[in-house]
Amino acid sequence: MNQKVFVTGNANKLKEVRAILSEGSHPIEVDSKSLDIDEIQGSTQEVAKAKCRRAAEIVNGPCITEDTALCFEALKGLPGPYIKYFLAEVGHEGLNNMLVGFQTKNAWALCTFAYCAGPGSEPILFEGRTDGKIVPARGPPNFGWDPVFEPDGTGLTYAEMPIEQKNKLSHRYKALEKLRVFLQQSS
Ligand SMILES: O=c1nc[nH]c2c1ncn2[C@H]1C[C@H](O)[C@@H](COP(=O)(O)OP(=O)(O)OP(=O)(O)O)O1
Ligand SMILES: [Mg+2]
Repeated sequence: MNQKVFVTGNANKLKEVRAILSEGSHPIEVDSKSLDIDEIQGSTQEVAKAKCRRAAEIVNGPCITEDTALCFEALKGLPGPYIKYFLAEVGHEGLNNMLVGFQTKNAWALCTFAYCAGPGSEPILFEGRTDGKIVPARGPPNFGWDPVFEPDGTGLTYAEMPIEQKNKLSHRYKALEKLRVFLQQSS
C-alpha cells in the first residue's frame, strides 16, 4: 500500500481525496497534515508549485498539496485561485452578482495537485478541469461554492449531487486520476 502525506487545511478536500483514492483495484491511502500555508499571487500553476515547495520544507519530506480555482469565463478566468477570498467576502449571492451584465455564466472548476519529493525538489503538477456554469445557490451549503456550480450536462449543482456522483466527474476526481497513475508508477 502506497502512503503519502497530503497537506491541507481543508477537511472537505481531504474527505473527497480519501474517497476517490480508495476506489479501484489499487487503493492509495493518504496521511494528512493540517497546515495553512501562505499562498502567493500568480497563475494557478505558480500558486500550486509555491504552496507545495513550502509544504515540503515544513514537513521536511515528500508531500502532496492541492489548489482549487473557480474560473469565470466572463472574467477571463478570475477569481481563479483567489476564489477562497471572494467566496468568504461576497458569498454565493455575490459570486452570482459578479456576473450580472455578462451574457455568459460559463465557468470551470480547476484542481491542481502538486507532488514534491522533498525540500528543494521541483513540484510536479496534475490538473483536472470540469466545465459548467454559475447559478443561484441550490443544495446544502456544506462545501465552499458547491451550491453555485452546475457542471455541464447534469442539471444539478455539485451540492445537489450525491457525493459519489460529484466524485466521478469533479475537477478533483480528474486531477486525482492523473496523480494516481504517477504514484503507482513511482512506487
Ligand atoms: O470541490 C469544491 N467544491 C466547492 N468548494 C471548493 C471545492 N474545493 C475547494 N473549494 C473551496 C475551498 C476554498 O474556499 C477554495 C479553494 O481554496 P484553496 O486554497 O485551494 O483551499 P483551502 O485553503 O480551503 O485548503 P488548502 O489548505 O488545501 O489550501 O475553494
Ligand atoms: Mg488554501
